[in-house]
Amino acid sequence: PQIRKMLSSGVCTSTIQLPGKVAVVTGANTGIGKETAKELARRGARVYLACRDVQKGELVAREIQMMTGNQQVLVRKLDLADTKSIRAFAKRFLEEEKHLHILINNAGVMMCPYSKTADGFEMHMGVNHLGHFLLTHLLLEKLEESAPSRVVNVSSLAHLLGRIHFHNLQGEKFYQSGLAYCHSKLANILFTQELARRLKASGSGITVYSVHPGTVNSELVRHSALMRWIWWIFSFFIKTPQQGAQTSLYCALTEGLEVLSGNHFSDCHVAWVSAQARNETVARRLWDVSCDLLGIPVDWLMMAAGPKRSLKQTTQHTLPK
Ligand SMILES: NC(=O)C1=CN([C@@H]2O[C@H](COP(=O)(O)OP(=O)(O)OC[C@H]3O[C@@H](n4cnc5c(N)ncnc54)[C@H](OP(=O)(O)O)[C@@H]3O)[C@@H](O)[C@H]2O)C=CC1
Ligand SMILES: CC1=C(/C=C/C(C)=C/C=C/C(C)=C/C=O)C(C)(C)CCC1
Repeated sequence: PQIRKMLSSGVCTSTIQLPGKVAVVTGANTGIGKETAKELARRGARVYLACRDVQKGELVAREIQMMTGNQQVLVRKLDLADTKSIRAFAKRFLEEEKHLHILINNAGVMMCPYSKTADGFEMHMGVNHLGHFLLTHLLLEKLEESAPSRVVNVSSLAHLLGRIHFHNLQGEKFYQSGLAYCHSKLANILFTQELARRLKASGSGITVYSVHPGTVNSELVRHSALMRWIWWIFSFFIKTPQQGAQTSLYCALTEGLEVLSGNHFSDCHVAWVSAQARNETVARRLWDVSCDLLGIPVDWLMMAAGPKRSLKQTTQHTLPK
């Protein structure tokens, strides 16, 4: 019990309720994403489960509706391994929703055999980083209009082993599935920091956080027999998905966290990140390269909401009760 307690600490103690608020959670049909979505729904938000398998999503939406009594749990198709699907998701969302207060970039793949997304990106970099980069870009204007609003990027302690090899971003020269995951999780943190810097400079009311959820008993290990075995052996000690959702919820809900925009969190506390993850030059270059790969302008953040921002009050950032 002591070891379990040690590995499972961190609870989101915010009591904030979310009536009238809108949230999107990617990869919400299972694991950490499902529990994150459930808690947001319990607090009264309208929650979009952005899932690549709509059938799985619908089953979970019904389960969450029954458990929380909140009928505003909606499923929308989002395959992060296909930029067409990401654009279609965003188009529909922008048409049907006036607001977006919370975006949880949670979906992820780990240790898949070498494969590419529909657009030719290496799968880990494509889904975990570039997919969420594009999604955030497409939804930014809505986040801006709904400010104060927040983006949470679910990364990992695994970023420690990550490196951004600009000459081999698509794993074509060399590839190791475990390291490919680590690289993509490092990219999540660098994206968070660069986005936070740009949002701050533009006076936006959007803040952004990266998260290590802990070691969590989920389907993430599905591609590795060894990891499935380790997870099975230690299943009693590692976090449940509900415990794994706490730090994402903490970053999405805790009042007064705006000053910590750009920081990395673990167990509901600011956490240390590796030297690579603090390298501003790499973060800036990754931003530019990501824009280039996705065919979007490097200054998209300024273009999305810049002219309107001067008319808005940008001092009060706390999520209103
Ligand atoms: N579990 C752990 O110990 C840790 C997890 N994390 C991070 O937490 C996040 C959540 O993972 P976790 O809940 O554990 O893992 P799961 O495998 O249980 O959940 C991952 C989710 O991502 C979805 N997903 C995968 N590929 C795509 C895609 N192409 N498009 C849209 N959705 C996709 C999955 O959908 P589907 O069910 O259809 O495959 C699923 O809903 C990930 O970012 C992971 O890197 C970080 C550190 C540790
Ligand atoms: C050795 C060992 C463990 C293994 C931890 C591992 C292998 C963690 C991997 C985490 C990953 C892959 C995170 C994903 O982002 C446990 C289970 C904590 C129990 C204590 C001993």
